[in-house]
Amino acid sequence: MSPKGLLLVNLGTPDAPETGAVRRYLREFLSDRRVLDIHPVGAWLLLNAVILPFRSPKSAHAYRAVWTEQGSPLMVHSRALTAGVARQLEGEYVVELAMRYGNPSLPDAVARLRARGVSDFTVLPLYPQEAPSSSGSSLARTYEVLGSSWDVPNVRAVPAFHDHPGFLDAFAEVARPVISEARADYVLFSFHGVPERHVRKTDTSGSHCLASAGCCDALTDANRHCYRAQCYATARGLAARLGLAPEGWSVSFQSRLGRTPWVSPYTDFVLPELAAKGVKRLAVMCPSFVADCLETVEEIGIRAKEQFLASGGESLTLVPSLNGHPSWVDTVVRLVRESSPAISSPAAATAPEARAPRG
Ligand SMILES: C=CC1=C(C)c2cc3[nH]c(cc4nc(cc5[nH]c(cc1n2)c(C)c5CCC(=O)O)C(CCC(=O)O)=C4C)c(C)c3C=C
Ligand SMILES: [Fe+2]
Ligand SMILES: [Fe+2]
Repeated sequence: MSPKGLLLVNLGTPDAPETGAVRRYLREFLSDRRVLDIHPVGAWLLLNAVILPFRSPKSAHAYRAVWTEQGSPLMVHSRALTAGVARQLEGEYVVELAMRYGNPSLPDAVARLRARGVSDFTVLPLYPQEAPSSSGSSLARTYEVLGSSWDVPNVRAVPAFHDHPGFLDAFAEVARPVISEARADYVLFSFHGVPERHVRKTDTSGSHCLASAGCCDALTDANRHCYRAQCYATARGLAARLGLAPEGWSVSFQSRLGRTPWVSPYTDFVLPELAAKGVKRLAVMCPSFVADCLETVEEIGIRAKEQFLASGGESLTLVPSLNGHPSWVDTVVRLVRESSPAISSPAAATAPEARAPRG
């Protein structure tokens, strides 16, 4: 029997912390119509005349602050996760890491799996909450790559795991000792933001998302696929596991790009508000990222910390992400197995009507 293939897909990162490499990465990333969803001519002009010339050197400088001897944090942690998952799934799945942008590219990862005889694919976008610009784009590109061959394989997608107990338990396990050691008096859950228009575009009810202050307070049929509502669901699940009092935590959104409104409240607005309210020792969790990356280590661990201290706070502790933590590896294995239940016996593999006693 040919082996099953598992593709773990993350966002991607530049090959080097240098302006040229960052420019190449940003060009591919921001040319994605699910990321920059404006008129193609406007997008081309904005990208080439404004974003690439100004942002590439600035971002390269930021990447240099977090780059390790093994490479970009996102890559290092994604590889550690992949190795752990591959070890546990040996004999069941062949596992490859793919990046939506940059390397290892999706077409290359798919080609490696194909070369091993894989014709049954499972794809797991490494984003807890679903957004068109993250998991949506990863899935669309995977389908495009797999669908471009003559013999189109079976493909199964692991759904977003924003409220999966394994994900929440693993993140709480990582956070508990860090929050305790930091003697934090408040926990901020800072998620990657998205433009408000993206949330409205995915509003299947047509009238729920961002229509009222409390529209993300519970997951309902109307907002089940709303990125912001899924972020709040994650935060509630973590706050409950960490035993946080209602006045001891809140949610914010980071990493805005451009001038259009993004989902709020914004992390860089919330930080001085918390300091003004008397929060002294702040812990920040970033549960839209399963691997530490530029947006956690630099944006929160360096810049947000400076901002909070300058606003009167005493300390800001970044809670590390799941990275290659054993409980997270176990959860990914569980997510994969749950998406494709094993057939345990020939009887279970038989259709129920075929098994019905003959009369
Ligand atoms: C958590 C999921 C992510 C969503 C949703 C997302 C949307 C989104 N991002 C940008 C613009 C940028 N993001 C950048 C970095 C970055 N973004 C994510 C994840 C999500 N993005 C990650 C994991 C990273 C870190 C990558 C790394 O190498 O460590 C960047 C590049 C860095 C920079 O210049 O600041 C940009 C640009 C948009 C516009 C968007 C939704 C429309
Ligand atoms: Fe919503
Ligand atoms: Fe991003």
